[in-house]
Amino acid sequence: NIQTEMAAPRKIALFRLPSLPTIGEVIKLYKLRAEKQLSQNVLLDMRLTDKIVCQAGSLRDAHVCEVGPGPGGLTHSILNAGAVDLLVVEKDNRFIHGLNLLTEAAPRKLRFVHGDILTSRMDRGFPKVITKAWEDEPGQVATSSAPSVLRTDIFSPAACVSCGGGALHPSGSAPNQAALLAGGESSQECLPVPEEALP
Ligand SMILES: C[S@@+](CC[C@H](N)C(=O)[O-])C[C@H]1O[C@@H](n2cnc3c(N)ncnc32)[C@H](O)[C@@H]1O
Repeated sequence: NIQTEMAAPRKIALFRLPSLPTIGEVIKLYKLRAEKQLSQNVLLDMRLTDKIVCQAGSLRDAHVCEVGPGPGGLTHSILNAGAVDLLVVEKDNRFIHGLNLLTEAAPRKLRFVHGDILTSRMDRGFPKVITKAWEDEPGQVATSSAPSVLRTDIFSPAACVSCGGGALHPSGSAPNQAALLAGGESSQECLPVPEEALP
C-alpha cells in the first residue's frame, strides 16, 4: 500500500552508513598523541585542514596519495574535497586502528597501507592509465619543512617525496589526475606498494 511505500525511503534513511568519525573521536578512542621525537604534529582544526587541502586545487574525482596521515585530519578534508580514490600510507603502528576505522567508514574511496613510503612503489598504487614517470615532472620533489604546493599528474616515482611538515603534490583540475599529499620525513628510493593496496 501507499503508506508502506512512502515509509520505506524514511526507513532506509535511518539505516544510512555512519559518517566518518571525527579526528577528536579517533584520537580519544585510541588514546593517540603526537610523538615529538618523530616530529609529529597533529592537525585537529578542520577549517585549517580544509584550507591546506584547498591549496592542492580541485581534488574532485582526483586520485590522491597522502603520506603520513596520522589520525587522519587531512584525510577527512581530502575526502570532503571530492577525491574519488585516496591511498594513505602511514608507518606508525599507533594509527592503524584509527585509519582502519576511517577506511571502513569510506569504503571504495579510502585505502590504507600500513607501511613506509620509503619502501613503497607508488606506481603500483594507482591505475596504470593515469600514471606517468615521476621524473618527467619538473620540480616535483618537495624538501621544505613548511607545507608547500606543487602541481603534478600521477607519478611513478623513482625518487620519492621529501617533506618534513607536509607537502602537496596535487592533481590538475581535470578528473582522473592524481595528487600526492605528504606529511612525513625525507625519502630516497621507492619500492613496491604492498599487494593489498593495489586497485
Ligand atoms: C607531522 S605528522 C602529520 C600527521 C597528519 N598528516 C596531520 O596533519 O595531522 C607526520 C606523519 O607522517 C608519518 N610518517 C613519517 N615518515 C613516514 C614514512 N616514511 N612513511 C609513512 N609515514 C610516515 C608519521 O608517523 C606521522 O604520522
